[in-house]
Amino acid sequence: MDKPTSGDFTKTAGWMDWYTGPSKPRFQLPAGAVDAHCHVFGPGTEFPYAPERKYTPCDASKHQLYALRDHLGFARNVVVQATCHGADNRALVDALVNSGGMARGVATVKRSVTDQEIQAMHDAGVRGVRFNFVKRLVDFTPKDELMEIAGRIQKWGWHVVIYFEAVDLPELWDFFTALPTTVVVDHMGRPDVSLPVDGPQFALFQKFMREHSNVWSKVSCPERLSVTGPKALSGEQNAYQDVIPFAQRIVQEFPDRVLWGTDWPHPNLKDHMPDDGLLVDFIPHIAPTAELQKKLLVDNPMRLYWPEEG
Ligand SMILES: O=C(O)c1cc(C(=O)O)oc(=O)c1
Repeated sequence: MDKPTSGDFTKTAGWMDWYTGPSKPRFQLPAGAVDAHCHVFGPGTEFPYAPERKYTPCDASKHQLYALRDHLGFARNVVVQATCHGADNRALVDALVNSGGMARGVATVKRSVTDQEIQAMHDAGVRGVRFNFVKRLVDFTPKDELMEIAGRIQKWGWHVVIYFEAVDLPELWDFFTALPTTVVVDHMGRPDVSLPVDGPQFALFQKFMREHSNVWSKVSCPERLSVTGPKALSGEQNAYQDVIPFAQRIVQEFPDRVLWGTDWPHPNLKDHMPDDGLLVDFIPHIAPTAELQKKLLVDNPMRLYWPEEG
């Protein structure tokens, strides 16, 4: 693969670039597998980063994303608007319309978005909006504004993707459970995996999914959640052991409402940048049977993002 660039922008101090030369996964993905959480960054010279961004990344173009898709053995992508692009969805839309129909997307919009703009994004392949509650990534948006957006996008059959920290779930509960659409949680709601999997924090997340059949979860980002590793580097086939019980629990209890994605190009990692091939090798640890793997990687993302093919 190419090397990451950064154009005219200066990357945030300590920024970790995505991993070049990922290994070929040993785990053979099922035919038609979808990488249901990944991003494009810029390139900044073509699609400038948003003035209100909280970080400046290296570039990560659609060409580089689709090269990774082919290398790892995925068939399709769901590209999620990254916060460094704010509510300017041009880089996302450009990636979608240049995917030959093999990518769909999740946008970020403001209350001022028009129906025509929503329709144009829909035509490009957008199927959801992302609401972000992680304080280091975004400024606060009032909940009534988000609820209004959720109400409007229903007309297009879109869903809402939510990103939050586990400690904030109690405070966000009433808002999340009032959302009228399918709701997809990014990265399992970021559990603290140093706490017991049977403890109150993760129990609340399971209750959230159990009591609300419209709630789905991405069982992604072990590299972000892991405290003790080992890291997905240097051929490690047993990476992120501490995350496995959490992700496996969700896959087993809610096999029809889970998604998986690489999270490439892995914004804001501080410790190490994983080898994406080894991240794919993590999947059978959390979805141990062929049946669970097919639901996680093919059936569920296809039902949510390409329902017309079902
Ligand atoms: O934890 C993060 O830093 C992070 C950031 C973003 C984004 O900036 O959009 O997306 C993610 O999925 C994860």
